[in-house]
Parts: sequence; C-alpha cells; structure tokens
Amino acid sequence: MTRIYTCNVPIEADVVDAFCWLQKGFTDQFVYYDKQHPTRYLGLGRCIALPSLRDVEYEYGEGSPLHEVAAGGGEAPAASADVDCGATTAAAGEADQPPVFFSFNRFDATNPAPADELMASFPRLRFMLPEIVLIENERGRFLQVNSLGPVYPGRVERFVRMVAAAPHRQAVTIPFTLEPDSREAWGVAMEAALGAIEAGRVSKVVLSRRKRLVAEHPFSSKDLLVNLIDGDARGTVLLYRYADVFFCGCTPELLVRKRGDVVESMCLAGTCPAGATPEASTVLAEELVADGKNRAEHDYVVQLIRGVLDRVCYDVDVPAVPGIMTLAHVQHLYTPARARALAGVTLSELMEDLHPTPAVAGTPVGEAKMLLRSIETYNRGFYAGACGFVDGAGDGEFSVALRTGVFDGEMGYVYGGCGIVGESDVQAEYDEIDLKLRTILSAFGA
Ligand SMILES: C=C(O[C@H]1C=CC=C(C(=O)O)[C@@H]1O)C(=O)O
Repeated sequence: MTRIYTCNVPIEADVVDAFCWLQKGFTDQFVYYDKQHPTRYLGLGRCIALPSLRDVEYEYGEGSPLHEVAAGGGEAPAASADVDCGATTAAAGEADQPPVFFSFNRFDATNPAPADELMASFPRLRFMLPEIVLIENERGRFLQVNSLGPVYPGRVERFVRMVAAAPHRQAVTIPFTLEPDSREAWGVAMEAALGAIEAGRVSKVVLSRRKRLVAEHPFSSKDLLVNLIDGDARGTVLLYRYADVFFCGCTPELLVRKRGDVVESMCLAGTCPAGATPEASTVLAEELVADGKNRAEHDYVVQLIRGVLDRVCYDVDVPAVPGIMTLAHVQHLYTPARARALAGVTLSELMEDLHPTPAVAGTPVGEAKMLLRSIETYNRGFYAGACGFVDGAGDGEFSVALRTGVFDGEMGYVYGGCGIVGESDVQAEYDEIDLKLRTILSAFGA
C-alpha cells in the first residue's frame, strides 16, 4: 500500500504565470491545459510514479483549507502562515481536490521500431504524481503539494509565497527552419497504404509524417508552452518534460473524460482548411459535411467509439450526423459522444478500450496498427498516444496527442498525420499534413 499525503491551498495567481515562475529547477514537468474550459493541471517534480492506482491510500493534511471546508469548517482560510498540513488521516471530503496523476502513453507501446532519439529517452512510467500541481478547475484555483511523508507547513508556505510573487509571463519568438521530408518517401508510403486498402487488408489507415526542426538558438519548454497557451491554437495543451527533453503540443481531440459515472468522448476525423473569413469557413465546412470520402473516414471512428461505449456504458448518446470543429488552420468533422459508465468501469479501462481509435490508426484498428509498423519508418512515440491525468477519486481525462512534437536544445521533431481511404490523393494528403503541422509550429511564436 502506498500512502500519499496531499495538501491543497487556494491561490489567486494565474496558474500559467505561477507555473512559469516555479518551473526552473524542476526537470519533470507535466501539463494538461484545456484552453476552452477550466480543466487545467500543471505539475512540477515527481513525488512518485506508480504502475497502477489500485493500492494507494490518500491522506489530506488536517489543516488543508479544502479539508476544513469539507469537514464543515466554514470559509477556506487564505493561504498564510497558518497553513498546517499535518499527517492526521482524513477521509477525502466532497470538496477536497484529490492528488492529480499524469499519464503519457505511447501510440504503440510494443512497436519494436526505434523512436527518434529524443522520444526514446523518456522512461516507461504509467501514473506520475508531481510534487506540486497548480490547478484551475470548476472548484477554483489551488496549489497542491504531494508527498510520501507528512507535508510540513513551511514547505507549502514557501511555494504559496512564490506563487503570489509570480510576474506575468513573457512570450518569446523562436526563429526556426523545418527540414524538408522526402515527397518520394511519402509516395512510397501512400502506395503501400492504398495497396493494403485495395487488397482488403484495411479500409482505412492513418499515415503520418515526421519532420526535423532546427531553431536559431536553444529554446525551453516554457517558451513553447506560453506560445501554445497564449497563441491561436485551440484545444488542450499538453507538455511532458523529462530531464531536458520535452514533448508538447495542442490537440483538438478528446479521447475520454470521466467525472463520476459521466463519460464523454469525441469522434474527430475528416478535414478541410479553415477559411480566411468565418463565411469562407462555413462554405468549406458545408462541403466537408457533404463529402463522401471524409464522411467515410469519420464514420469508422464513430462506429468504434459507439461500439466501445455500448459495451462498457449505458445511456449512450452519439448523434447520427457530425458537426464541425473549426480550428485556426483546419476544420474537422466532429461527433461528440456521451454515456454513463457501468459500475466498476475505470477511466484507465475506458482509455485502453478506446485507444487507438480509427482517427489515428485506421480500420480495423489492430490490422491498421500492424500495417503502420511496416509502412512508417519510425516509431511514433507519444505522437497520437493517449495523454492526460487521473485524480485520486478516479476522475480525469485523456486527449489524443495530435499536433505535437518532441524537442531538446535547439532541435526537435514535429509529427502530423491523415486518414487514408481508397479515394485518397497522394498530394492532397501531403498538403493536409502541412496544414495540421502549423499548430505545433505556432509554438515558436509569430
Ligand atoms: C492524425 C491526425 O489527425 C486526425 C484527427 C483529425 C482529423 C484527421 C484526418 O482528417 O485525417 C485525423 O484522423 C493528426 O493531426 O496528426
């Protein structure tokens, strides 16, 4: 049994400013930051990494302001020298913010092909609990301190003081060049994919490209994080840093969210460009909804997600006709999915059942994964993997790590992919990936 001690303190500071101010010196960093809704968790340091959350016991500091609220202790006191995160065992009350574990999972964890040297340097760990988590959610903003021993007040107070003093973050523009990848290699990959479709081995396969990027000077994870959060990318910003290497991006694709027994997922596949004006975007979106090739690509995803939810949930609601998700550079066919989990079904089980969907692998999923191992000349690592967080109460969410890259010093690799079906055109798919890559490239500033 692992015992985890957690102390939560309300804060007023902007959580991104606080993260940028505190992050120096922490080589382990984790971010799951939904730009549209306050589901924002930014972790620093590593308290512990666990293979499963089954044998974990939680203790909340007696003086944790959230604990006092939960215990009927009235107003949460302002963070001050009174913070007392003693070791007294306390049951997690409704209002407590349970410890937040991050989980970054590879697209194909058993693929024997070598990943790029940066991606390969990450350890294979399942649930990682940071020492410090800055939280912004529907309950408010908090500083969470996690420890394997009682959290002593002085430690929390020091962090609270630092957070209160955090200056506003600064954006940095990082000039870079993107090395061209081979169009010939793309043609070969497309030929193999279309051949497998024609032979009936798969109906759809999602091929990707990897491009090497070199910047004029070394950049930090903080620089890219700030540009992704403050820039025009829509979706959820992800960051996982280990030592000096970091994986980050801004993905539009939710894989699964679980709060209590309420489950949400999303089918996202089928793409057209965003227009120069809202009116132009609407025209392109209407064409996308009416396009048979894109609807077929999308329907494979709907079928898989509905099938999984029908098996492990009830009250499954998946609309019959897709809507549109408009992003800065592209638009996607989008079908939301909602359901209620059967008793005993966990977020991790849902994540494993749903991932990878035909939006990132193909159809049938297993066959498409094997085909990708033979066509793609590299291992995707975390690109298109399931990345997210789960808290001590079992709530949390995972996104599909699209529009991402891995970086160290002044270089890195960016990844993008697209669904291939029988009617796909070699050139058009190549161009679609270039459009999708613009999201991760926006992390380098103007
Ligand atoms: C595989 C990617 O996008 C997926 C998600 C939305 C639309 C997609 C498409 O239209 O091909 C892809 O399935 C990627 O961005 O790397």
